[in-house]
Amino acid sequence: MADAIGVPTLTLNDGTAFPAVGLGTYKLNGDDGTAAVKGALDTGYRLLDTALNYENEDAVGRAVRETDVPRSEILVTSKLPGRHHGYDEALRSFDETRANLGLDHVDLYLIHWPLPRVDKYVESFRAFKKLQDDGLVTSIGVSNFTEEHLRRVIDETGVVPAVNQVELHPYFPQAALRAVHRELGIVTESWSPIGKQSELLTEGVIGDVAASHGVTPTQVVVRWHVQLGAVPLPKSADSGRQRENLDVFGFELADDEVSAISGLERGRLWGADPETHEEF
Ligand SMILES: NC(=O)C1=CN([C@@H]2O[C@H](COP(=O)(O)OP(=O)(O)OC[C@H]3O[C@@H](n4cnc5c(N)ncnc54)[C@H](OP(=O)(O)O)[C@@H]3O)[C@@H](O)[C@H]2O)C=CC1
Ligand SMILES: O=C(O)C(=O)[C@@H](O)[C@H](O)C(=O)CO
Repeated sequence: MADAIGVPTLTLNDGTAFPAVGLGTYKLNGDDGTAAVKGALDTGYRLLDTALNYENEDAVGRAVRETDVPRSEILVTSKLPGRHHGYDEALRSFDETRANLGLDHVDLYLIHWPLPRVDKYVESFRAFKKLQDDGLVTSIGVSNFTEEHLRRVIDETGVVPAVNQVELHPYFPQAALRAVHRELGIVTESWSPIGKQSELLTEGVIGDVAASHGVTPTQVVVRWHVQLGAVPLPKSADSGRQRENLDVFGFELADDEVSAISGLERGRLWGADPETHEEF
């Protein structure tokens, strides 16, 4: 078996060492999903991203329990679904997540979407603080939050989320929100980081940069996230592509290459606006 790739870490605002690249697991379900996640752990992935709504917490948890990689080296993320917003509801939903995973604790727990029209994300985050105080969750954060949602959570709970996981790729670089994260001490995670089967990977500028570094277009895009200071979560079911996506620590993009890739900006890929997205 090829050597595992060593992944550098960032530090979250609660002191947690956090891998610079993680594995997206949406659609990695059942036995095949478990095998794919175990393969990813063998390759060197240490940060896993699942959610109750992916219906694969069981598959991900089984991989974590069965792998030879020590539990203490793995960070498991899961997310609270929209239908479970609210203080008591969030605590119950977390119990379901922990049972699905078959793990004692979760490393990072996120509110999946803010659902501002439901207006229960603040009380949900208060429940997250209790879970953290009880030692059941190491780090607490959010996903798909805007600046307004972030500032309200911080004002009303006194707790700064460790992470905000948002749509981020060269078509949607999110410069303004990343600046807010830097100001507040929140780590940015990137979902759909390689553009989820869009034409992103065939863009000429990305191909040119890849050729000049002798790497693949996907590696250029993953490396672009790393150099922005964002943590990408590329999903792949395939062990070769998992390795390709993680093997980005042996080259560096020049500043003008980072800027040229950010110049592909055109907006969200799938139109899911956090102000209106109704996640169940
Ligand atoms: N918080 C949120 O609201 C959201 C969170 N997410 C999280 O982010 C993760 C990643 O986002 P996702 O939407 O899956 O999209 P990605 O940008 O990670 O793209 C995944 C797609 O790219 C393919 N792929 C992976 N590696 C390569 C490669 N090297 N070359 C060519 N194709 C490749 C995969 O196919 P294959 O598997 O066959 O390799 C799959 O079709 C999710 O899995 C989930 O964990 C996603 C959406 C929303
Ligand atoms: O996290 C994902 O992968 C999603 O697709 C989310 O957008 C989430 O599952 C959802 O919004 C479902 O409606």
